[in-house]
Amino acid sequence: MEHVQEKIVQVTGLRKTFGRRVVLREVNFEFSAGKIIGLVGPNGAGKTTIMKALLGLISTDAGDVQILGQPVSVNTHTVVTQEVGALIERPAIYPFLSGWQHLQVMTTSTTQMAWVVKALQMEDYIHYPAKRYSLGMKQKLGIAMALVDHPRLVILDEPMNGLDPQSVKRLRHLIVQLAQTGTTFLISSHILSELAKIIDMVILIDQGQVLLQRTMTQLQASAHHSLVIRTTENPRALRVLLHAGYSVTRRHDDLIVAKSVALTPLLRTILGAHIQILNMDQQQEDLETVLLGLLAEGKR
Ligand SMILES: Nc1ncnc2c1ncn2[C@@H]1O[C@H](COP(=O)(O)OP(=O)(O)OP(=O)(O)O)[C@@H](O)[C@H]1O
Repeated sequence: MEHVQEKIVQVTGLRKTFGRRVVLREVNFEFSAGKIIGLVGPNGAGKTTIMKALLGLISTDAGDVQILGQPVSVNTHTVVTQEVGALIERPAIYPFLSGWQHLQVMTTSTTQMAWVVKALQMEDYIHYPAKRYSLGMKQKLGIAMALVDHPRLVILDEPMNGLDPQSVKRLRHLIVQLAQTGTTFLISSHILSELAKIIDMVILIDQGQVLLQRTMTQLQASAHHSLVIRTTENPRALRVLLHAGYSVTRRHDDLIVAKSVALTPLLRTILGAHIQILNMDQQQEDLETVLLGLLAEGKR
């Protein structure tokens, strides 16, 4: 029997205006279960608004949201309460309740609570009243509330906000681990280097529209390669290469030659000027560079 991948999220023709301001134009995307999806785009692109619409937290002007084949709107969110965990913007935290009591609102399972507290390393303060929590501790509690009870879909808006590097690393591992056991994640983040380490797919939003939806494999295939060259005389090598028509920049002790160029003439140019090459390497554009390039292309 053919294995059909279950659509976990399906968004069709989503439109949202605030007064006369069009915030979502015609948003369409869908993805299947067990993946980590990055929702990225410039400030004000509409990412948070999309996440709120997915959760039935805001009314929309047109379009349709389905999670696991069930409709979601401000009036219909059974599937959200049963299958989705989320942290949007800042976590809603009651100062006089402890972290543990916040988790008790989300689940009746102490096993689940203990699991998430351990997974996010919150043991030391989980029984303190939340008013004593730092920004990062509150953020972790918000994430814990989204993850407890293992929902099938987890929506996280800027989850790395306020977390120390160790916590970021721990959260990254946890997300990957949970995704391997079938949890689907939709994560927005401006820290593209962090996101790139875990996501399977990118949905790029710009001005209330989906500019593109690509798998990381597709993005990597379209990434440009550059050559990183170190010579005994970088300033002169730079001049020689620029003069020969190459597109070169300097970065620290390296010269970066953009895109793929034929090696032999390049080497001949450098060696012909009696400059020695100390090191040479191929480098692939990172996610940030690729996405910024695509955004600029989209604007044209
Ligand atoms: N309640 C509201 N009333 C009016 N405008 C709003 C409201 N909520 C959001 N907007 C506007 O909608 C646009 C999209 O906002 P949204 O928060 O979805 O963007 P974002 O992509 O999440 O941005 P960021 O990366 O800065 O978090 C922004 O221009 C914002 O000013």
